[in-house]
Amino acid sequence: MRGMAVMGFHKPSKIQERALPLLMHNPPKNLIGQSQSGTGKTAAFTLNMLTRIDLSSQQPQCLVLAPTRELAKQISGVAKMMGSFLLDKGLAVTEAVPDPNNRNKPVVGQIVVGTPGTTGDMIKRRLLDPRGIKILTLDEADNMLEMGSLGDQCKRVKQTLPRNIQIVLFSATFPPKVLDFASQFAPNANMITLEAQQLTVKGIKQMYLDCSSDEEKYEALVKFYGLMTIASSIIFVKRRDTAAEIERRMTSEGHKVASLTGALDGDQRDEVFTRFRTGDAKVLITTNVLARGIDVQTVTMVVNYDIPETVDGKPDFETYLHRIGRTGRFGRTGAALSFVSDRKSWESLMSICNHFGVEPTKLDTYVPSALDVYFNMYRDLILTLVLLSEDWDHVEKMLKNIMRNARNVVGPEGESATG
Ligand SMILES: Nc1ncnc2c1ncn2[C@@H]1O[C@H](COP(=O)(O)OP(=O)(O)OP(=O)(O)O)[C@@H](O)[C@H]1O
Repeated sequence: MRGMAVMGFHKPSKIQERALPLLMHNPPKNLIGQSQSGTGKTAAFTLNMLTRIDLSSQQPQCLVLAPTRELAKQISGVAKMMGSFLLDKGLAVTEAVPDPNNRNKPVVGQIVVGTPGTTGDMIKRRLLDPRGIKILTLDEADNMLEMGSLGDQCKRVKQTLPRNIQIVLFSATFPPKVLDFASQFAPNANMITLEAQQLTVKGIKQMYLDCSSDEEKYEALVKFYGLMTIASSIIFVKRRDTAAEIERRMTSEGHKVASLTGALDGDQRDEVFTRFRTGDAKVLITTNVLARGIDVQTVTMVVNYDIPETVDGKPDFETYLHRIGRTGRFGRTGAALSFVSDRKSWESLMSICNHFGVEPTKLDTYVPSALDVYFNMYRDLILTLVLLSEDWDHVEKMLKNIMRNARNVVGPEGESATG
C-alpha cells in the first residue's frame, strides 16, 4: 500500500478492481484478463506477486514473461518501485534478458521478469532454478501464445515449472483463435474479457494524411515535425530501412530523434530507449517491436507512417490498437496520425477504423498558401492538442512555435493571423 501511494495510485482502475480479488483469492486460481491499453494491468499482476512471495527465501517464486527486453525491464522497474518498502526486507527483482556481460550469472530473487528465449535458456543452463516458481504471468499474452517462436518458447518454459502453479495471462487483445490456446495454457481460469464493442480506441483523436507517393509521405512527415513541437511521439514503420531513412532525414532537418529496431544489439537498444524515455530524444522511430506495452507518459502522438498489416497483408487490427495505445494512457489525451499513400493502405486504414467504429479526420496536404498550412493542414491537430492538452507549458511553447513559423513563412501578418 505504501509502495502504491508513492507511485501516486490512490484508487484502482476498473481492471484492477475486478482482477485483484480474483488473483489474490486462496487457493490461487488462474486468470485470463483483458482490458484496454494503459489501464494498469501491470500493477494488477505485480501486486498479486508481491502479496504472495516469501521474503525469507531468495529462490525465484514468480516468473513474468514479456515479448521484448524493453517491456521486461519496464515491468521489473514497476515491481521494484511498488515493492520499494520490501527491498530492505529481502525483496529482489531480477531481469532475465540477453546480457552478454552476465551470461553465466545465476538468477536469484523472488520475482524474475524476462523474455521467453533467454529465460528458457537460463533454466536449461541451470542458472535459473524453476522449482520454487508458484506464479507464471504472461504479459501481452495473445502475442506470447501466438504460433511461432514466442509461443513455442513460452510452452517450453512452462514445461520446466512445477505443476499446479497459478497462471496469469494479460493483454488488451485476445483474438478468438488465441483465446482457445490461452484457455489450454491456463486451464479453468477466471475470465475477464471485453466485448468487441468495448475495445474502443475512441479516447484517442485519430487523423490521417492522404499522400500520393512514398516521397510525399517523407516530405509531409518532415514538414509536419518542422511545424509542430509535440511533447513526445512515436513513429511506427514497417521496415528497418524506412526507420533508418526517416532517422537520416529528420536528423538532417535538426530534429533529435531515436530509432529502435531489431537491428540493434541489446546495449544499443537500452541506450536508445533511455534517450527517449528521459526526453533527450522527443521522437522515437520504431517497428512493431515496440508496439506493445511500452508506457511513456509524455507520448501525446503516435504516427502510423505505415498502416499495420498482418504477415499475409491484411489490416492488423490488434497491432493498430496496441500502437495507438502508446498514447492516451490511464485516461490521458492523445492523438494518432496515420499516413496512406495508395488504395491498399487507404482501404486497410478504413477497414481498421470501421472495425473500431471510428471515423478518422482527414488532414489536407494540399498547400495553396503558407497560412493555409496552419489553418487547414494542422487545424484539427492544433485544436486537438490545444484543447485537450493537460500540459499548459507545452501548449504555450507550441503556440509560440506556430507563431514563429508563421512569421518565417508569411511575414508579420502570419503572426497576427495565427494570434
Ligand atoms: N491505480 C492507478 N492510479 C493511477 N495510475 C495508475 C494506476 N494503475 C496504473 N497506473 C498508471 O497507468 C499507466 C498504464 O499502466 P500499464 O502500463 O500497467 O497499462 P497496461 O494496461 O499494461 O497497458 P498495455 O495494454 O498498453 O500494456 C502507468 O503509467 C501506470 O503507472
